Amino acid sequence: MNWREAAENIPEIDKLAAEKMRMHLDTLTKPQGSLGRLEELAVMLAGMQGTVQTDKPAVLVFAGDHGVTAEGVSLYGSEVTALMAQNFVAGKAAVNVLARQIGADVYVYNVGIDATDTAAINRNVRRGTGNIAKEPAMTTAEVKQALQIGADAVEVSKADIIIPGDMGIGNTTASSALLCAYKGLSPEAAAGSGTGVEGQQLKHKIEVIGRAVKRSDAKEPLHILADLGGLEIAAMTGAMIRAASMRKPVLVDGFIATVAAIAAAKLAPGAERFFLYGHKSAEAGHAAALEAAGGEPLLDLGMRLGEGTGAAAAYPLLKMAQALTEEMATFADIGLA
Ligand SMILES: O=C(O)c1ccc[n+]([C@@H]2O[C@H](COP(=O)([O-])O)[C@@H](O)[C@H]2O)c1
Ligand SMILES: Cc1cc2nc[nH]c2cc1C
Repeated sequence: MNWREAAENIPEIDKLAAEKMRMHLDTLTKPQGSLGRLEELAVMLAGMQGTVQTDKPAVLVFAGDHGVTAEGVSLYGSEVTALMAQNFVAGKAAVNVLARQIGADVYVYNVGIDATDTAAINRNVRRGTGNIAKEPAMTTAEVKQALQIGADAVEVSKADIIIPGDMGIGNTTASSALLCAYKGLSPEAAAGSGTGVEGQQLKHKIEVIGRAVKRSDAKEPLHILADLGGLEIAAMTGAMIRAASMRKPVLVDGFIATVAAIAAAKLAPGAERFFLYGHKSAEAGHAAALEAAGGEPLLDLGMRLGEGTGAAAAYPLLKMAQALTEEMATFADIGLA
């Protein structure tokens, strides 16, 4: 389905299924509400899906490069994006290890890597974005292409829980710029260390984000994403929109994924009803991004890797929530009705 059609067809939460789940939880052998957020998760999943179904998670990793790396905003060079894409395909990156632990399939998409050849699924829209400090990241035609790649990836996965992941040297700069444009944050509040920039280099990064935001005159959500975003960020956004339209819960990862979720909710109002937030990243701007998105992270492990790792770490909580609803005895079962 076209991503735009999906965006215009975001379903409501199934309030009846959610209410039924809350009542069912109150019949189980525990003081009411004593399983805390695990109960909340079961209710939320029921509202999203109708029935709670967590058996088939998939990690969709989207990789793309960023022209803004020319400004010296990352500790690493763009060549690392292609190298890490190879690493994902080889099954050797952190997200592959975590995905194996949770039984998730991993799909690796090259949406914008600046290299001629990668082993990833080749959906390259262009070899890296424009330098957002000086020019638009991409055209609206290109951003639409990236959104559609993400949307299609959800359908291909046939998964019931979608974990979008990102890989892109320079993408915390683009994500911070998007956060400023979408939510009116200052570059200081939206910026963070990314791969580890500190001190004078972090000050410089904040200044670059400010230049990009000042340069952009974009007002529409799609135009903002094209002007300041990234190809992998747009693909994640498309995946989140398509997942929401199919009532599939999205387990949102860290800073970049949360900004993609904000973009998804702008492009497809109501999509946020299907988003769960896996963790609070150590990236400085993530707390502000979560607040802007209205997200309550499940974990806070000091992670700041991306790739979908923080969301993958949180996934077992969803599985536990489902198992509790299916396997616990009721008070009637134990003769205490
Ligand atoms: O997900 C996060 O919260 C997160 C926080 C900091 C860095 N990252 C990852 O690091 C890369 C971007 O960092 P940088 O410094 O190059 O902008 C990119 O590949 C992201 O997946 C990810
Ligand atoms: C090595 C490396 C792995 C990553 N995974 C996601 N972002 C990354 C950035 C770097 C630098």
